[in-house]
Amino acid sequence: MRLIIRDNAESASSYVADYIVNRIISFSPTQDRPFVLGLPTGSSPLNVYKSLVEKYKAGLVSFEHVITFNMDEYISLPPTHPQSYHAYMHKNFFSQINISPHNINLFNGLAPDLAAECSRYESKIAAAGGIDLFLAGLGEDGHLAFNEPGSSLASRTRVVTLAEDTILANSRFFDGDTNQVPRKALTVGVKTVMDAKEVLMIALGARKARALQKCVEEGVSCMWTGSALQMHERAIVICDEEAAGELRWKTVKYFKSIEDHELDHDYGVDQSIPAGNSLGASQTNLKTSAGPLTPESTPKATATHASSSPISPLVETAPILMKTIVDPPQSSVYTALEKEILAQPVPKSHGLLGLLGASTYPPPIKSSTHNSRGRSQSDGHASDGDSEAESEDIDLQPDRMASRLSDPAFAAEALRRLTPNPEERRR
Ligand SMILES: O=P(O)(O)OC[C@H]1O[C@](O)(CO)[C@@H](O)[C@@H]1O
Repeated sequence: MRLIIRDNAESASSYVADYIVNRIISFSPTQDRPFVLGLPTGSSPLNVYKSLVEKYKAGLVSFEHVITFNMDEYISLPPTHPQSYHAYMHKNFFSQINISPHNINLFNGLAPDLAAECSRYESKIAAAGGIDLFLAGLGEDGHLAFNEPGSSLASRTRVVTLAEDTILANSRFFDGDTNQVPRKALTVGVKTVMDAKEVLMIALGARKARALQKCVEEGVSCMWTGSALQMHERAIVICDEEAAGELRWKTVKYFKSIEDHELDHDYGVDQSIPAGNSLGASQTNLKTSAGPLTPESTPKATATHASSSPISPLVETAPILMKTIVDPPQSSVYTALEKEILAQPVPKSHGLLGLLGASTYPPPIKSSTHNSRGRSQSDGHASDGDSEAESEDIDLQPDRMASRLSDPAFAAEALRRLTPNPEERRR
């Protein structure tokens, strides 16, 4: 699974739209070989649809040979109801692009035989050759489509009862009245989504932070069905900084580091996936091969990192103990490259570091140490009681991941923190 973090909802949405357009273009769909796209509703994909419509109107993409399958629909709402997913999709997307009505697939929430409607849907997906790319949102309770906590990870298309959390969250679309929100829905199953050749999941805003943390950093669980994507060979989660707010620093740092183009070049491994706001830029980076996206599942990447890097990006140990650096950038603790990075101006608040409170995160520690580069340190800051930090000499050094971060300001922020030298501590 890859995690793409963007500064805000707009750039995250733009990334997703670029990605979808690139996939359609590189697939070169025809009538006999259409591109099959799975789609969500809700607030998260709104800007994605807006951007896709703009790209269509600019002549950058055609949906003529694209077949769509929506992931869910309320039971009992007529398609004409403004909050039905039928109405949502036509208003925000289908009515503004050149998709054939025959290629649009939505659940019939009024079907007299709902079980038959579910079988029909699964059969139609299969008849279309399966879903090439499934775009999904993430519920506040971690749901993937309407697969609420407790849904089997092997579930397929079926009738579900919405969880109270979802009813509450979605009541914002029903004048804030939970009584108006349908209690039941039709949804593709977790396994239906997992069967797609590729899955993108977009999570925006602080409301999604807890669910995103559970789905990305904790175990695969039916209680957070979005976590199933950890088991997908080609899954990308795209979020904004607010949604990333509950992630660990080392998680953020690791996934940001993968995006460093220099890293890709250094190791001769293309880890890049479409990025950037312009279609041109995305096309340059487009990875069209069917291989896995993750470095973990790319033997060559793993082996090369391990053999030629002083520190494997795959073994990014958490910077458990850190200390805000007090030395001037010209201090001898820095390498030439680090000094170059530090020479760059650093904005007061930059991206996630700003969000996390760069000057206070992680909390300063109390230490009086002497490091292997011959520099005594004593900062006098109080710690919250990390006895190890206080009782032993710690070799602190600039964060070694810093020089791998492509964004100079981000790298400089990282460099300004000292982290323990793991080799030194093992002696
Ligand atoms: O984007 P929202 O409105 O927070 O909803 C989250 C997700 O829940 C659903 O409404 C239910 O599947 C999705 O369509 C959506 O992506």
